[in-house]
Amino acid sequence: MIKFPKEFVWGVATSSYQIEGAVNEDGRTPSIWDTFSKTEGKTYNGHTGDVACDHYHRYKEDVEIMKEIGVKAYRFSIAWPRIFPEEGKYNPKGMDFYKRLVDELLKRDITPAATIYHWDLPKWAYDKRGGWLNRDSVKWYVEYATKLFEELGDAIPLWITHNEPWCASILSYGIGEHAPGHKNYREALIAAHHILLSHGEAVKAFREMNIKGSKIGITLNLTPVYPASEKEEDKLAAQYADGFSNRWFLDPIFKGNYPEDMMELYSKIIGEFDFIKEGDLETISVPIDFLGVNYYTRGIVKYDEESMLKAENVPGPGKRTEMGWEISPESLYDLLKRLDREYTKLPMYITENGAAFKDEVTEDGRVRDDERIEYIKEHLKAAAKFIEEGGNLKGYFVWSLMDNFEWVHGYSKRFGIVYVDYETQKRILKDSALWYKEVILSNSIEY
Ligand SMILES: CO[C@H](O)c1c[n+]2c([nH]1)[C@H](O)[C@@H](O)[C@H](O)[C@H]2CO
Repeated sequence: MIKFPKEFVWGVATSSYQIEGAVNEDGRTPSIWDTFSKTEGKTYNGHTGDVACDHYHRYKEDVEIMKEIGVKAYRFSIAWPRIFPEEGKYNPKGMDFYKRLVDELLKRDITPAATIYHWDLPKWAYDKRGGWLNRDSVKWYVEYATKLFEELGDAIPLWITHNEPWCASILSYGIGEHAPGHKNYREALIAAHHILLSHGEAVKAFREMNIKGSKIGITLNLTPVYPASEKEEDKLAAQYADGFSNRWFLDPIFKGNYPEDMMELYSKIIGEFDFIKEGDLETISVPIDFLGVNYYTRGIVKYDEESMLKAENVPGPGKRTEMGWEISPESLYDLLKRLDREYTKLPMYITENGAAFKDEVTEDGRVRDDERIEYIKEHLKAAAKFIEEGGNLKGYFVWSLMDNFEWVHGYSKRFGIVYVDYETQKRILKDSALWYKEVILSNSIEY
């Protein structure tokens, strides 16, 4: 049995576009994901977040479910297009939804953890010269974040400026898999820079407002990368893949500079870094209160002369989830140790960890998701080992509370510990929810 620290935060996580639905309600206007998901061929079977889990209307039921499971904290995201449906036009009705949600959480002693941006950029922002490509996006974002701090500030103890800047920039403007679906690496780095800059400016605004009892941080998706062999060229491939996935975001935030090796590599591809202005890195690296870590899997690479990063993925030997991601709990331990050693002694939260498996409701109405229980248990063991060695890990949020819109995969991939029947919107606690309830109650895991 492994006991967790007394105040360890047991949470669950979701995001606005993935669960809320009600995309035209109370003044909300389209986000880039509304338009992207409605674009032919972009999502599985043309799935969209139009209805999703209908959480906008069912939030009381969903908070009740969280109470039943016993979660101590709930990480959700706020939909920017509900708060500012048009540039400069605040929509109190949109804010009221989040006030109602936070009230329900606080009534049940569930700590709200709010992500300010989880990819649903308002379409009006994108229509103004490409959203995050426009340096004005920093100003638009700070106006949005400041209004949230004014209206919800001290009711939310944990504020997360951004969810996964890597996905919101590289995956979205460079690789093209996510909205807005651009495939231009220079654009990806410009978007990444403006997202990081908006993070720093929002932290500065948060500090000036002196919001009692609340903390602010950022959530990064981090993927430990291992060389396929001890060959020097494979180690170089791993260095570049690590820079691509991790250091390009960790270094500016915690070291106040972009990594030299990646600047050199990228300069051959994108030319001048003329979008980086005097003082930007000082802003990006303003001190934060915690780091959110989203961990799912690791990468293994071998040298590939032809590829931009000189790296080619090599499949790992471990079992895989429905997403095809190798299950590697020990890599979570390696990641946390590295962050502690090379980047920060600040409190960390695992703000997302979870897995998609083939879930089905059996005759008796149960969902026997033993693989998900195993996945979460093994990653909690890795987390516990880090804590035992003095690691400053303060909490763990399962991705996800409930099955939801899994971006390009639509509703075909289920990550929830609560099953959602999308025909009826019925929620069913999977065995993993019942197991997680026991973990929280005992503040420990049996193995
Ligand atoms: C490599 O996985 C990424 O870090 C990642 C995985 N996930 C995420 N980021 C996003 O934050 C969530 O919105 C996804 O639903 C979730 C599951 O795919």
